[in-house]
Amino acid sequence: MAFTTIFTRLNVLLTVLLFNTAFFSALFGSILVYRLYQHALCEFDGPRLAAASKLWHFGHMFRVSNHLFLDGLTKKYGKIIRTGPQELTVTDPEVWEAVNKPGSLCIKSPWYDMLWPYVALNSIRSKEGYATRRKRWDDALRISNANLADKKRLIDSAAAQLLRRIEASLGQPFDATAEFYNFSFDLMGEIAFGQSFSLLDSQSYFSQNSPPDLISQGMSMLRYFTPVPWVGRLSFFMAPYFPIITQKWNRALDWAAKVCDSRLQRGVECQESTDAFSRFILSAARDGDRQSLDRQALYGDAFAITVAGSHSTAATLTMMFFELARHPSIQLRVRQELRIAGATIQQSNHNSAQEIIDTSVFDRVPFLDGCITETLRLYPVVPTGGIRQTVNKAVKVGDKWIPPHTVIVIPRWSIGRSDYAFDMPNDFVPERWTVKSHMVHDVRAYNGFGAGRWICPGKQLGMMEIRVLATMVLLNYEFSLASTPRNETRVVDDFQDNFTATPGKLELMFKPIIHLG
Ligand code: HEM
Repeated sequence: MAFTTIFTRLNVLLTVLLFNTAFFSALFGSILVYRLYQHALCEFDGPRLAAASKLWHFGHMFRVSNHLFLDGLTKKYGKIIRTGPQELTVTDPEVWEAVNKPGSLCIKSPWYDMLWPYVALNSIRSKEGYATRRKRWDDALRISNANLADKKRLIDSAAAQLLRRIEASLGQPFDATAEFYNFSFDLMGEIAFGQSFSLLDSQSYFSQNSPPDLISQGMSMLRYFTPVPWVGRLSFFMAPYFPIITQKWNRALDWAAKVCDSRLQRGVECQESTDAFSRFILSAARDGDRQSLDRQALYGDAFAITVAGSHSTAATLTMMFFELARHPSIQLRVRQELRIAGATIQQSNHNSAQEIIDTSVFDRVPFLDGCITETLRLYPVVPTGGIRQTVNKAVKVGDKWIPPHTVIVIPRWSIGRSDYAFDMPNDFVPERWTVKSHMVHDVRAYNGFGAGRWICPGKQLGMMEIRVLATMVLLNYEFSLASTPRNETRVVDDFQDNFTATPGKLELMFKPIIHLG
């Protein structure tokens, strides 16, 4: 009797198993056949397995950073590659105009849902709700005549602190990557939240669990999740059951939420003119814009501004100083240009640095600006991110039509280094942006701050931070690469594409410039 029952149950189990195997094989088999032979993207070349599933791309992220992986594919397959069942990677410079211009129907891709339940400015995917919030942030972050002095004072004072750190390091290698992160993080804290994190005050360098480290660790998760945002979303959803997978990400988000809470607790009325958050909140409250004042929206914005306002500037400074350190003649030319432009220094007291550099100097330093642009061309702060998608209409790029509902990946890293757009594409040649413009064949291939609707709202601010710090350092010190192990290439070898760029460690040796008279 018992034997018959077991036998019957086994039979039922086998039948269910057989039925499921048949059902799922047919389902996945037909999906596979459709993706490989019937899909609208079949006309585009690319790796066969990429067309079958994004898991193929995901697998590669465990051994190579996405910017190099996509660069390899670009070299092999050309300007438009099928990198997923429903995804194209496009390196034709025309693509930016097609997806970003004001009338374009393209929206941000599902990647931007990664922050959910937070809804940051940059994670609003469609036009609805974006324009008003964007205008508020533009106003809050803008450098205007009214707040120029405030912003300049903060930047000068952070730059002066960094100079003191350099002074203290003389004779030994200076961890430039860590210190540029400290610099931009302290500034971002002051400018965005009216709160310094005092990283440049403290004795510790870029220590474990310091805010920049916390945020970098959180962002490092995006290295794996960017090609497959649904794996990211699934992992975040499962976080309560498997906290280990996403804990770095969640710690970074929690940190930004706490900074936001602390800003709100301090009240915003008294600091109207100084920090961006208070200006944003006051303007939203004045207009009764409840959507912008929603706590999940504010937490999202706090995280976005923290990352965008610090990592971008820090990465640009690191890579620019790396290039200037290994090209002493270029370093000398920038220094000479600054002197001719009238930039002067006050040696005795770096605290009063706000008197040192008059911002009008920056109208007369095209070569310094060329160095910044050249750095962003070679080492974009968003190397492959900024993913878009078409909606219900095809979009033309070059002579190709990108079908509706296609995800479009646009790797700045590869476009910026393309030989059809630039002469000597892998070399650092700032003159191509000044007197050697013939070395730029297609200026659209440069996209350092984004363009169109989603152009960076912190562009002016970021530029000012870099110009001020670079000027103060260049006028006070000569610098070269420290001769520590791997230091010649480590900053590039360890460069990671975590949506924002994370450069490797760079150590510099500084030597004071003696000023006569
Ligand atoms: C050298 C400095 C900087 C560079 C190179 C840079 C670059 C960029 C780029 C390329 C994007 C577009 C990303 C995309 O397509 O999704 C972007 C967006 C953004 N940036 Fe910057 N950025 C810099 C500094 C800053 C600063 C200082 C802030 C604020 C304090 C800031 C705030 C933002 C925000 C909020 C966005 C999202 C805009 C949106 O989607 O509407 N950035 N930035």
